[in-house]
Amino acid sequence: MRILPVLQEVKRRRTIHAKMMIHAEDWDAGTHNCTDTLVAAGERLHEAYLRKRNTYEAEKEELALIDANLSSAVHELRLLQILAVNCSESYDFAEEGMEASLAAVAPEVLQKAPSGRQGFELKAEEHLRKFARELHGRAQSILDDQRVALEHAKSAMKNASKAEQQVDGIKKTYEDQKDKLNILREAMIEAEEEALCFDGLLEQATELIVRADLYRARQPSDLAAAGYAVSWKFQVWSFLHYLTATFELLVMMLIALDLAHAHYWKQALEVIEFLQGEWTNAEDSSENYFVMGTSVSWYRPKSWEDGNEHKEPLKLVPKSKRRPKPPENEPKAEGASDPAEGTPAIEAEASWFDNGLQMAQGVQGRGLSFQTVSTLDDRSKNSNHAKTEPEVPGKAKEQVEVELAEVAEVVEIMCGESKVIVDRVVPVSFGHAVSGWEKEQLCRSAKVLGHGEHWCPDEDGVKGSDSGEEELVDGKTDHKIKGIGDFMDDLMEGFAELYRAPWLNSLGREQSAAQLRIYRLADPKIEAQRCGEVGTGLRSIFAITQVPEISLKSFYKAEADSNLEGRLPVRVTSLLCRLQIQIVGHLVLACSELRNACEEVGFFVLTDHGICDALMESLRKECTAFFKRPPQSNVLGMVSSTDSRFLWLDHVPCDDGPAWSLGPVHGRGSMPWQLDQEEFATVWTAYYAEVEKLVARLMSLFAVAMHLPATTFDSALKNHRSSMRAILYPELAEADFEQTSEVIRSPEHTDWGCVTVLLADPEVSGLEICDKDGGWTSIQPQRHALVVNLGELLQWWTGGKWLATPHRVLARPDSAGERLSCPYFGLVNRETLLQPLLAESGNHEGITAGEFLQNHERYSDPPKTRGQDTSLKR
Ligand SMILES: O=C(O)CCC(=O)C(=O)O
Ligand SMILES: [Fe+2]
Repeated sequence: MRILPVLQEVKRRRTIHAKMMIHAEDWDAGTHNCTDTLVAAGERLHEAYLRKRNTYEAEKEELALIDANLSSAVHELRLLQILAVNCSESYDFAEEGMEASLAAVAPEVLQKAPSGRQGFELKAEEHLRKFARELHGRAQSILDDQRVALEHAKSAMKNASKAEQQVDGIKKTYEDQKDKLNILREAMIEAEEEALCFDGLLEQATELIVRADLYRARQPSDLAAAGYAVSWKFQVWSFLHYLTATFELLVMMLIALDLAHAHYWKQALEVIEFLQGEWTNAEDSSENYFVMGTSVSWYRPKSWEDGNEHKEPLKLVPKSKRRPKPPENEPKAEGASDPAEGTPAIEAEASWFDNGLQMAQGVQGRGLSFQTVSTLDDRSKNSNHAKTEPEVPGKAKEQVEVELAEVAEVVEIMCGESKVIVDRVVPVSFGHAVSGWEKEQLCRSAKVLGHGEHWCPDEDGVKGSDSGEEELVDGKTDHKIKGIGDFMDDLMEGFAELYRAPWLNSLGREQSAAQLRIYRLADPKIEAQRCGEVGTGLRSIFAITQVPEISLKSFYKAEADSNLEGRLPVRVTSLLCRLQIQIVGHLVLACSELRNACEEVGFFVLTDHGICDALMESLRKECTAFFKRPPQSNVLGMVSSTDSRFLWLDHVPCDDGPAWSLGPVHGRGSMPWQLDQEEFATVWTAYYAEVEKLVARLMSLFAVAMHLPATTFDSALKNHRSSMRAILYPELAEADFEQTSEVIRSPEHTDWGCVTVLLADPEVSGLEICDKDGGWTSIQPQRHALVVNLGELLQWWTGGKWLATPHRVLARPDSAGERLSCPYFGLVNRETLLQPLLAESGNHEGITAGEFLQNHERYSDPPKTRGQDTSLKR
């Protein structure tokens, strides 16, 4: 065995053993330490336990003591409470004055009571204090809460007033928007109405055009055949048809007469020549033969410029109704004498004339019911029947009466109960020539028409219509004609209506003027009874008793009908188009009314002028507000210290922007003004533009009324500097009327320019115009109307024929309120040469408008009684 390893092993083990010993000693020491610590801890705990226990015991004792005290206290309290109650009761009892029983019952109680009561009172006091403290605390917290709430309320109020301001702002915007909306809405309604009206007119126009085409499409041969070849029935139809055809001629003739009456011979001739384009002179009848023609006799009086050349009356027969003369050997009425050829023609005619009747009735139904018949039988020269004496212009009057007898007879028979006489004496005559043959024919027709007799053609239906031997066969009912009598009656009514129309009335203006009489008989046998003599009734219209009122409704209607887009027809272009005839009628109406007003009065009230109400109201509102704004009210102060009783704002459009001025300053004159509100300027310029348009229209109507081309004033109106003014007449005080019953707000004056369009105050009157006798007529305010008057420039231009009438503004106690008016002073440009407009206005100096205005005093004809303040002249 080897020893080393064993030794080594022993050594190793000894080492391990030694190490383990060291560990064992360490361990031992550690264990000792631990035990010591534990023991020490145990001792400390024990001590603590003992201490606690002592305390606990002590406390337990104390608690028991407290407990005992508590229960004795509670007990005592209860006793006290009972005592207190008793005491209180006893006390109350005693207090109620039962001293005797108290003395008897409760000496003991009384003895105890003070102490019991005192204890009770102390407790009660303590309770009360506590309660009071609680209350105080609660009150304090409520107060605090309220303070907070107050702060909240304050800030809420601040927000509310802010919101209120905002709401006010929104409300104002809303009101403004509402106004604008209303303007728009009204404009829309107007536009809609116009559109509706236009639709209606369009429909009517289309219908009329269709009818006109139908009318034009007919062949002359058809017409002639009607006379010769067809039965009497067709002749009656053809007669009715001519009534409608003649209407157009009549209207044209009346237009010509109107012109001629006003001594516009040239223009009248133009119309006549135009008529001649469509109607040929009957004297030149070599190639005419015609059974039931239509003619009009036209006399030219000696006073006509070219009267010598045309001494003979013109008899006009429609060209379209002429037909070529048949070959010598041919029968005159081929249709009539040849039934084989005539039958299809008759059928064609029958349907055509049925259309004709419908057309006549259609026209009647729409109120275009004025018709006349005038017949001329050229053929009657060749026939054996009597012919009307040829008319001699030299003895126009008697001649006309002869003619009238004829006409009256014809018409009387035609209408059964009515008789119409038309006569025109001077300067032209308008009558009817009726041949004997025709009279006979018409009498026959009329018997049938007027008395509703049954009538039917001869067996062959074509028998000799040119021989005058037709028969009425009573009792035959297969061709009854009913209702025609009524129709004819209506025609006559329409006829009468035509002659009542105001534009025709103007024909009777002068002493020697044409007269128009309408007779209607209750019974054909009774003497003619005059039911109205337009000529006399008329004259009263022209003395100024009130300012004429003129509506532009018919003018706008004519404009819309004709699609003229603001332009008037310079001359009539087609005779046969009924639509145009209507337009001309409307224009003649508008123009003759205007002419009368301008020649006789110089003022008129214009309605249906085309400016929308909402815009007029906006202008009134804005102007009133303008005068109320602060800077102006200072100036208003200046007014009351001067002679002028009004304040104005003037506006003239200039190339470099509009010029505004405010006056009067220091009594008169004006000063440049800066406009302060965009809204105001917008409304003002919108209204200005509308009146500008209206004035252009009025001027073109004036031109037509002067028998000049409608475009006469177009170039004069370019670059005009018409001004517009808002005038405020402040309210007058009672003291102003102490010495006088009327206060002059604006003295008598005439306007300077061409035409003034005034938007007057709708509620406060005051504007008065001077009539020819020097009296004053007041113009009553009308909310929707405008007042138009002429200025001196136009008076000069027309050689004094059209009047610039003096006017003024007065206040009386019942019209002393604040008054606002806005005149537009329409002018032409300064370069316009004022050469005589009217033929009879004489040779006055040709000056320019600028010169006229500059040297105005020289040219104007001062009114008789002029106010002192000439600066008011405009
Ligand atoms: O205020 C009015 O009614 C008339 C005013 C006037 O005639 C004018 O300013 O020329
Ligand atoms: Fe005036």
